[in-house]
Amino acid sequence: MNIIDARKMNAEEIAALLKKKAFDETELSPGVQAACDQMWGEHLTAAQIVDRIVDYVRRVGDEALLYFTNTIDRAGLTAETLRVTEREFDEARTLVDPKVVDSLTRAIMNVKKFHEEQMPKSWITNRAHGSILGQKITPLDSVGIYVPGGTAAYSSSVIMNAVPAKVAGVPRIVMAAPPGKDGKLNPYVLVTAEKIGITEIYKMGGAQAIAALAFGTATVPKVNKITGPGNIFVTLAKKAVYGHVDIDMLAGPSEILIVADDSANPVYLAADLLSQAEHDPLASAILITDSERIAKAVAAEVEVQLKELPREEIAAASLRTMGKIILANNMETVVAMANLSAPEHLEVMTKAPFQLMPLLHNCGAMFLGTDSPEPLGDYFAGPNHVLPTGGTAKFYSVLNVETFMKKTSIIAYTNKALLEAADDIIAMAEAEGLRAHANAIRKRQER
Ligand SMILES: NC(=O)c1ccc[n+]([C@@H]2O[C@H](COP(=O)([O-])OP(=O)(O)OC[C@H]3O[C@@H](n4cnc5c(N)ncnc54)[C@H](O)[C@@H]3O)[C@@H](O)[C@H]2O)c1
Ligand SMILES: N[C@H](CO)Cc1c[nH]c[nH+]1
Ligand SMILES: [Zn+2]
Repeated sequence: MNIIDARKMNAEEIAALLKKKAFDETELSPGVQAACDQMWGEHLTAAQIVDRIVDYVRRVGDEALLYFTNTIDRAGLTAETLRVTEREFDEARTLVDPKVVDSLTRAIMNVKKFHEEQMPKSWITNRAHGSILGQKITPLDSVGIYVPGGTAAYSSSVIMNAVPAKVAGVPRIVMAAPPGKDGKLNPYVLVTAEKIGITEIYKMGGAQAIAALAFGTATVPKVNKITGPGNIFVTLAKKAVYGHVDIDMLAGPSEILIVADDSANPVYLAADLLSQAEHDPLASAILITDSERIAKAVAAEVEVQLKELPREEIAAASLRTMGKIILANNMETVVAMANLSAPEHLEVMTKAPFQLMPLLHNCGAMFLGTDSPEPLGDYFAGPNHVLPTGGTAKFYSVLNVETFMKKTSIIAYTNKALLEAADDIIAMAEAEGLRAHANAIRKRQER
């Protein structure tokens, strides 16, 4: 990783250094772009590819869904084999290591406990003259949860989507995950889903899966909301279908930004940067520090650890295009840069991380101190790992139980209370030129 010396940069140069491309301007990695050029017979951007996929699935339904499932993922599926069967669950149970299932079970418990604590409450309150106001909380009727898995099968993302949806009380939870070339799903993904009580699962991935859930096909039901993380194709598809359905957020290729001072351990910092770089060639790993010694040590250590990774190629591609080690003048500038970048994950690896915590406000999740490495949150601690990326942590929140619920206002006035408010309402309605609104009140005044 190259070290960028930002100590003499002005504010404009720093902003340019940390600027993220909008999702629809994202350039694919050269290998993926070449595959796309071949598939479409012309050069298209990721956004154009997704628009075509979404539009075709919307118009044609199953046939289009199966076309993309069988050309992009080469899964060899039919409308009859798209949904996971009881037999596939049976087979999955025989293929998993019970020790891993025990770990998954403990993670489910931690995630459940954390999300139960988030549960909002319906409430009512008394107002003057016997009136009642309140807020009723209801789970959504149906949600589609997307579990990524093109290059890795994320059983942890089953937990992070499905557990909060269950805690919220959603009656119909439909899951989508991309199939392998054998037309099957990873057994850990299936066993985890079954443990949480998710059994309606469709073997479909990418933009075609999101479109199928958004518009419905003969085989796949239309849902009210789609949640879950994914690569650039999944994320752009969620953006494209928003409005036809709700979505949780834009949870695209993973990001880590570490702020560190001279007290941090370079071996840990390198390991943590690589933990996210290995997700995707478009994943981003950034270190910002005021210590030249740390910057140099991490740059060297990353090269050592990179070579030991089975996913070295993906991590190297990510570091090449999105990786940065930035040297800043002082910790104040480091903090300002972190807020400007608004990363998905922010690690604070400093002597006194809690002193910086109140100053850091733009990130999906914050990891404080040496023993809170990012993968602790990915798998186990309890908070959710579905998080906003691409700078959208400036306005989106982490996935949580309220993602799966909606709020309805309750208004129950008595006649006395209404008469007291009547003149104000009529005055406001008349000022807007809405006589019928005013009349709805007047008729009751005349009673
Ligand atoms: N932000 C978060 O909360 C979060 C959490 C977990 C994972 N992630 C991210 O999820 C992603 C997982 O990516 P993945 O690729 O392994 O799985 P994925 O399920 O997101 O994507 C796989 C699908 O991409 C589609 N696809 C692949 N190449 C294509 C092409 N050339 N043209 C059209 N469609 C194509 C295919 O349909 C395939 O099914 C990573 O980017 C990871 O960083 C993000
Ligand atoms: N780091 C990812 C969120 O960006 C979540 C994940 C799943 N598995 C491993 N990591
Ligand atoms: Zn991760």
